[in-house]
Amino acid sequence: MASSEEDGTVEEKENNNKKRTKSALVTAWLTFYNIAMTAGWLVLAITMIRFYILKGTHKGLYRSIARTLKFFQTFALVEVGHCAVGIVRTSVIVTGVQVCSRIFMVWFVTNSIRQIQNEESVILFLVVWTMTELTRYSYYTFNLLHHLPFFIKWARYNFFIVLYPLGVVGELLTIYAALPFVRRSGMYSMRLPNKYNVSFDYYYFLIIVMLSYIPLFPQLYLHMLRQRRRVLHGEVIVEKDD
Ligand SMILES: CCCCCCCCCCCCC[C@@H](O)CC(=O)SCCNC(=O)CCNC(=O)[C@H](O)C(C)(C)COP(=O)(O)OP(=O)(O)OC[C@H]1O[C@@H](n2cnc3c(N)ncnc32)[C@H](O)[C@@H]1OP(=O)(O)O
Repeated sequence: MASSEEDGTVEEKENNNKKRTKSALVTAWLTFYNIAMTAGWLVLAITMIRFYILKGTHKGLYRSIARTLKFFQTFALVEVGHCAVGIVRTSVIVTGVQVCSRIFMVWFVTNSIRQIQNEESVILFLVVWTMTELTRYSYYTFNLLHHLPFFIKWARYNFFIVLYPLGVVGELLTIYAALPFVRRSGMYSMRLPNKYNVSFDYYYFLIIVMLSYIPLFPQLYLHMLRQRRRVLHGEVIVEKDD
């Protein structure tokens, strides 16, 4: 009896040690990830400001940041993994839609269609994304380090009220500006007849993407409003599982 109790205690201690090591590793990884992402978006912010001060125009700005933007925005896919393995308390679906729509905007719209890269709408969503991500990643970092300045917490859960709709306007206007070029060039499209017997029209696909903002964006926005009430006003929110 005594030996089985002892065994239980040893097992419990081992389990607790494993949990502590795992949680220390997770915290270390998340801290590293969030610092790296804050640094990345800070580099983007500084490059954009420098470009504008030196050139006095937004023309060519996208080209000057394209590589860094593609790298850091694509790297954000890791966040979907964080949710999937359960190391952050966030919905895989909400994060997946948010990250994938951004990656789509970067790679399959802005980067693929040179003619739209100097549109004002591109600058609009770039500035909005940068402000959002600087706030968001510094919030996570300071939170993990248990030294969260109130201003950062306030900014994380208030800026989005204005920035989210502005970002959506920038993205939608950019896709809209892309439509004539996509139609003329027939890019990413497959017309029949072809050896796969499949037809795909990227022009109509982009229109469907634009329309999909109507049901999806309100859900993301409402999610953030709920997070705001939970964090800033201490409300207990019961969210449905994925
Ligand atoms: C293939 C074709 C695709 C076509 C798709 C068409 C889509 C159409 C609709 C899409 C519209 C998107 C438009 C968008 O791109 C525009 C913009 O982004 S504009 C800029 C403004 N944007 C924002 O403000 C974004 C706000 N949204 C979000 O932040 C998110 O929805 C999300 C990134 C998912 C974060 O939400 P989350 O639920 O995670 O909220 P919290 O930040 O409160 O976090 C909850 C808890 O998890 C902890 N956490 C999360 N991540 C981390 C991390 N990296 N490190 C450490 N901890 C983390 C966080 O601390 C919270 O913990 P706790 O509950 O303990 O406080």
